[in-house]
Amino acid sequence: MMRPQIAGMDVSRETLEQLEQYHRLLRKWTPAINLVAKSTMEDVWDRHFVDSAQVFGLVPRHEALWVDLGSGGGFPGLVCAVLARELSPETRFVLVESDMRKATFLRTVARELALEAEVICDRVEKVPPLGAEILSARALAPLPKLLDYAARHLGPAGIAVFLKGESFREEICKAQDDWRFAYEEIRSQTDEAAMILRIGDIERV
Ligand SMILES: C[S@@+](CC[C@H](N)C(=O)[O-])C[C@H]1O[C@@H](n2cnc3c(N)ncnc32)[C@H](O)[C@@H]1O
Repeated sequence: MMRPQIAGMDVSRETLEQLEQYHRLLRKWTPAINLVAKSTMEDVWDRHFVDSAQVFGLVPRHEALWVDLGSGGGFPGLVCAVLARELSPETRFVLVESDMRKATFLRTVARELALEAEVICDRVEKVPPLGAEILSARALAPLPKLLDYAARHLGPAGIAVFLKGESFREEICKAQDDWRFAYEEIRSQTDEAAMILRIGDIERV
């Protein structure tokens, strides 16, 4: 029997069911809390779940601390935590989200799905350095600010993965005023104008 797929990755039926359970919780909570833009509710699966899942395929699978900044409804961090349960079980997740109601949602999903995910309800810039091996963020801040956050929370040799919209090239130019970094551009599978930036060797100029 064919295994289900998400973002080109084979997953078990159990993982797919977990993602569907998370999807149901998101739909249930969204009228009360703005977890995702209302305009994206019709297409939540592709716009949020598949978009997040593709990030999981771009980082090494091994024992690691993965920190997701400004997680909101859990994108991409919590979707990657669901995938990691099957595909990279030694990876631990920390989700940083300053909005108390969103943090409560994230904790609820993590508990109901029995995920290895801790939620810190605070501002990224106030949380003590986390020493992540993998850092992710989507729709949180322009790249120069994200590099500030990465300098604080990424450990040596860590990799940052940022999902960026069509302004990604200007953001890279602006960031190069203050930072030296190695980066790769990976075209998004869900939005042809978007780019995923995989960044390492971050140093302030
Ligand atoms: C535009 S939303 C994006 C949420 C999610 N990453 C996504 O792509 O759907 C930005 C989220 O970051 C949170 N946030 C903004 N600034 C933050 C900060 N300095 N520290 C922690 N969370 C922050 C907001 O509460 C919000 O949930």
